[in-house]
Amino acid sequence: MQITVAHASVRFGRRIVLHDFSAVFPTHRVTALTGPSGSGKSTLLSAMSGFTRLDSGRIAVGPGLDEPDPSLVAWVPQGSNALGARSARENVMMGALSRGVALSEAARLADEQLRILGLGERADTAAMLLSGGELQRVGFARALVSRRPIIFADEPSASLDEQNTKLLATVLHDLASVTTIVVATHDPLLVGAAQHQVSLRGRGG
Ligand SMILES: Nc1ncnc2c1ncn2[C@@H]1O[C@H](COP(=O)(O)OP(=O)(O)OP(=O)(O)O)[C@@H](O)[C@H]1O
Repeated sequence: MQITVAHASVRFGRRIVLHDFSAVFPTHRVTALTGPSGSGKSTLLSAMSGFTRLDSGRIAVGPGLDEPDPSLVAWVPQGSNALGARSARENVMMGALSRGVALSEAARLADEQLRILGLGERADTAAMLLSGGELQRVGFARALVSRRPIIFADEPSASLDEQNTKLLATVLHDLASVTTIVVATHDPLLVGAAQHQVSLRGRGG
Protein backbone atom coordinates (compact mmCIF):
# COMPACT_ATOMS: atom_id res chain seq x y z
CA MET A 1 0.00 0.00 0.00
CA GLN A 2 1.63 3.25 -1.11
CA ILE A 3 1.74 6.12 1.34
CA THR A 4 1.91 9.63 -0.08
CA VAL A 5 2.78 12.54 2.15
CA ALA A 6 2.01 15.94 0.64
CA HIS A 7 3.06 19.26 2.21
CA ALA A 8 2.78 17.86 5.72
CA SER A 9 3.42 20.13 8.68
CA VAL A 10 3.36 19.20 12.36
CA ARG A 11 4.15 21.50 15.26
CA PHE A 12 4.18 20.86 18.98
CA GLY A 13 3.53 24.23 20.59
CA ARG A 14 6.10 26.57 19.03
CA ARG A 15 8.36 23.71 17.91
CA ILE A 16 7.94 23.00 14.18
CA VAL A 17 8.82 19.33 13.65
CA LEU A 18 7.70 18.86 10.04
CA HIS A 19 7.36 21.77 7.65
CA ASP A 20 5.85 21.38 4.19
CA PHE A 21 7.29 17.87 3.91
CA SER A 22 6.44 15.66 0.93
CA ALA A 23 7.50 12.09 0.16
CA VAL A 24 6.28 8.81 -1.27
CA PHE A 25 6.67 5.45 0.48
CA PRO A 26 6.20 2.94 -2.34
CA THR A 27 4.22 -0.25 -2.03
CA HIS A 28 6.08 -3.57 -1.55
CA ARG A 29 9.38 -1.87 -0.77
CA VAL A 30 11.55 -1.38 2.28
CA THR A 31 12.01 2.37 2.74
CA ALA A 32 14.67 3.69 5.09
CA LEU A 33 13.45 6.85 6.80
CA THR A 34 16.57 8.76 7.79
CA GLY A 35 17.41 12.09 9.38
CA PRO A 36 19.19 13.52 12.40
CA SER A 37 17.93 12.88 15.90
CA GLY A 38 14.87 15.04 16.54
CA SER A 39 14.19 15.58 12.83
CA GLY A 40 10.72 14.05 13.16
CA LYS A 41 11.06 10.42 12.03
CA SER A 42 8.91 9.02 14.85
CA THR A 43 6.45 11.88 14.44
CA LEU A 44 6.09 11.11 10.72
CA LEU A 45 5.55 7.38 11.38
CA SER A 46 2.95 8.30 13.97
CA ALA A 47 1.19 10.64 11.51
CA MET A 48 1.27 7.99 8.75
CA SER A 49 -0.39 5.52 11.10
CA GLY A 50 -3.09 7.98 12.10
CA PHE A 51 -1.96 8.66 15.66
CA THR A 52 -0.61 12.19 15.15
CA ARG A 53 -2.69 14.83 13.40
CA LEU A 54 -1.13 17.05 10.75
CA ASP A 55 -1.44 20.79 11.21
CA SER A 56 -1.55 21.13 7.45
CA GLY A 57 -0.97 19.00 4.36
CA ARG A 58 -2.26 15.52 3.67
CA ILE A 59 -1.31 11.86 3.97
CA ALA A 60 -3.00 9.49 1.53
CA VAL A 61 -2.84 5.71 1.93
CA GLY A 62 -3.40 3.01 -0.69
CA PRO A 63 -5.15 3.12 -4.06
CA GLY A 64 -8.19 4.85 -2.54
CA LEU A 65 -5.96 7.66 -1.21
CA ASP A 66 -7.57 7.14 2.18
CA GLU A 67 -6.79 8.79 5.50
CA PRO A 68 -4.18 7.01 7.66
CA ASP A 69 -5.74 4.20 9.67
CA PRO A 70 -3.98 2.56 12.66
CA SER A 71 -5.59 -0.80 11.84
CA LEU A 72 -3.57 -0.97 8.59
CA VAL A 73 -0.24 -0.79 10.43
CA ALA A 74 1.79 -3.37 12.34
CA TRP A 75 4.53 -1.86 14.51
CA VAL A 76 7.80 -3.65 15.16
CA PRO A 77 8.77 -2.58 18.66
CA GLN A 78 12.13 -0.99 19.45
CA GLY A 79 14.06 -3.72 21.26
CA SER A 80 11.38 -6.20 22.17
CA ASN A 81 8.00 -6.31 23.84
CA ALA A 82 7.86 -10.11 23.70
CA LEU A 83 6.37 -11.98 26.65
CA GLY A 84 9.48 -13.51 28.18
CA ALA A 85 7.97 -16.70 29.58
CA ARG A 86 6.17 -17.48 26.31
CA SER A 87 7.83 -19.29 23.45
CA ALA A 88 8.89 -17.58 20.24
CA ARG A 89 5.98 -19.37 18.54
CA GLU A 90 3.41 -18.09 21.04
CA ASN A 91 4.72 -14.54 20.73
CA VAL A 92 4.45 -14.66 16.94
CA MET A 93 1.01 -16.29 17.10
CA MET A 94 -0.34 -13.15 18.78
CA GLY A 95 0.02 -11.29 15.49
CA ALA A 96 -2.23 -13.81 13.73
CA LEU A 97 -4.67 -14.16 16.64
CA SER A 98 -5.16 -10.38 16.58
CA ARG A 99 -6.92 -10.76 13.23
CA GLY A 100 -9.16 -13.58 14.36
CA VAL A 101 -7.23 -16.58 12.99
CA ALA A 102 -7.97 -19.92 14.76
CA LEU A 103 -5.36 -21.19 17.24
CA SER A 104 -4.05 -24.09 15.12
CA GLU A 105 -3.75 -21.92 12.01
CA ALA A 106 -2.00 -19.20 14.03
CA ALA A 107 0.55 -21.79 15.22
CA ARG A 108 1.10 -22.99 11.65
CA LEU A 109 1.60 -19.42 10.37
CA ALA A 110 3.94 -18.61 13.26
CA ASP A 111 6.10 -21.68 12.57
CA GLU A 112 6.22 -20.87 8.87
CA GLN A 113 7.24 -17.24 9.49
CA LEU A 114 9.83 -18.20 12.09
CA ARG A 115 11.32 -20.66 9.61
CA ILE A 116 11.47 -17.97 6.89
CA LEU A 117 13.31 -15.67 9.30
CA GLY A 118 15.79 -18.38 10.25
CA LEU A 119 14.27 -19.13 13.66
CA GLY A 120 12.62 -22.48 12.91
CA GLU A 121 14.79 -24.20 15.52
CA ARG A 122 13.92 -21.61 18.17
CA ALA A 123 10.11 -21.82 17.95
CA ASP A 124 9.77 -23.63 21.31
CA THR A 125 12.33 -21.47 23.13
CA ALA A 126 11.05 -19.02 25.74
CA ALA A 127 11.52 -15.43 24.55
CA MET A 128 13.61 -14.60 27.63
CA LEU A 129 16.26 -17.05 26.40
CA LEU A 130 16.53 -15.54 22.93
CA SER A 131 19.28 -13.11 21.85
CA GLY A 132 18.56 -9.49 20.94
CA GLY A 133 18.77 -10.30 17.24
CA GLU A 134 16.44 -13.28 17.61
CA LEU A 135 13.93 -11.19 19.53
CA GLN A 136 14.03 -8.54 16.84
CA ARG A 137 13.16 -11.20 14.26
CA VAL A 138 10.34 -12.46 16.50
CA GLY A 139 9.02 -8.87 16.45
CA PHE A 140 9.15 -8.82 12.65
CA ALA A 141 7.57 -12.27 12.43
CA ARG A 142 4.67 -11.17 14.63
CA ALA A 143 4.16 -8.06 12.47
CA LEU A 144 4.24 -10.15 9.30
CA VAL A 145 1.69 -12.77 10.40
CA SER A 146 -0.70 -9.97 11.32
CA ARG A 147 -0.91 -9.54 7.50
CA ARG A 148 -1.36 -5.83 7.83
CA PRO A 149 -0.44 -4.05 4.60
CA ILE A 150 2.04 -1.69 6.27
CA ILE A 151 4.87 -2.36 8.72
CA PHE A 152 6.66 0.39 10.63
CA ALA A 153 9.87 -0.24 12.56
CA ASP A 154 11.28 2.64 14.63
CA GLU A 155 15.05 2.31 15.18
CA PRO A 156 14.98 -1.50 15.09
CA SER A 157 18.76 -1.79 15.46
CA ALA A 158 18.94 0.44 18.55
CA SER A 159 19.68 -2.46 20.88
CA LEU A 160 21.58 -4.68 18.45
CA ASP A 161 25.27 -5.30 18.00
CA GLU A 162 26.84 -5.19 14.54
CA GLN A 163 26.40 -8.90 13.86
CA ASN A 164 22.69 -8.83 14.67
CA THR A 165 22.23 -5.60 12.74
CA LYS A 166 23.71 -7.37 9.71
CA LEU A 167 21.24 -10.21 10.24
CA LEU A 168 18.38 -7.76 10.46
CA ALA A 169 19.57 -6.08 7.25
CA THR A 170 19.45 -9.47 5.50
CA VAL A 171 15.98 -10.14 6.88
CA LEU A 172 14.74 -6.73 5.72
CA HIS A 173 16.16 -7.27 2.28
CA ASP A 174 14.37 -10.61 1.96
CA LEU A 175 11.07 -9.19 3.22
CA ALA A 176 11.05 -6.55 0.52
CA SER A 177 8.30 -7.83 -1.71
CA VAL A 178 5.90 -8.98 0.99
CA THR A 179 4.55 -5.69 2.27
CA THR A 180 5.20 -1.96 2.56
CA ILE A 181 7.87 -1.48 5.19
CA VAL A 182 9.24 1.76 6.61
CA VAL A 183 12.27 1.60 8.89
CA ALA A 184 13.29 4.74 10.78
CA THR A 185 17.01 4.36 11.27
CA HIS A 186 20.40 6.02 11.57
CA ASP A 187 22.13 2.77 10.78
CA PRO A 188 24.08 2.68 7.48
CA LEU A 189 23.69 -1.13 7.33
CA LEU A 190 19.89 -0.89 7.41
CA VAL A 191 19.87 2.06 5.01
CA GLY A 192 21.96 -0.07 2.64
CA ALA A 193 19.45 -2.93 2.89
CA ALA A 194 16.50 -0.74 1.93
CA GLN A 195 15.43 -0.23 -1.68
CA HIS A 196 14.25 3.32 -1.16
CA GLN A 197 15.25 6.18 1.10
CA VAL A 198 13.36 9.17 2.43
CA SER A 199 15.36 11.77 4.34
CA LEU A 200 14.22 14.34 6.84
CA ARG A 201 16.58 17.29 7.00
CA GLY A 202 15.75 18.35 10.55
CA ARG A 203 14.54 21.68 11.92
CA GLY A 204 11.20 21.38 10.18
CA GLY A 205 11.54 18.52 7.67
N1 LIG B 1 4.03 14.74 21.70
C1 LIG B 1 5.01 15.63 21.62
N2 LIG B 1 4.94 16.83 22.27
C2 LIG B 1 5.92 17.73 22.16
N3 LIG B 1 7.05 17.55 21.44
C3 LIG B 1 7.18 16.40 20.79
C4 LIG B 1 6.18 15.37 20.84
N4 LIG B 1 6.60 14.34 20.07
C5 LIG B 1 7.81 14.70 19.58
N5 LIG B 1 8.16 15.92 20.00
C6 LIG B 1 9.38 16.65 19.63
O1 LIG B 1 9.45 16.65 18.22
C7 LIG B 1 10.80 16.52 17.79
C8 LIG B 1 10.92 15.34 16.84
O2 LIG B 1 10.80 14.13 17.58
P1 LIG B 1 10.83 12.70 16.89
O3 LIG B 1 10.80 11.71 17.99
O4 LIG B 1 9.78 12.64 15.85
O5 LIG B 1 12.26 12.74 16.18
P2 LIG B 1 13.14 11.53 15.64
O6 LIG B 1 13.71 11.97 14.32
O7 LIG B 1 12.34 10.28 15.64
O8 LIG B 1 14.28 11.49 16.73
P3 LIG B 1 15.24 10.27 17.20
O9 LIG B 1 16.06 9.87 15.99
O10 LIG B 1 16.08 10.91 18.27
O11 LIG B 1 14.34 9.18 17.72
C9 LIG B 1 11.64 16.40 19.03
O12 LIG B 1 12.17 17.66 19.35
C10 LIG B 1 10.65 15.97 20.09
O13 LIG B 1 11.04 16.41 21.36
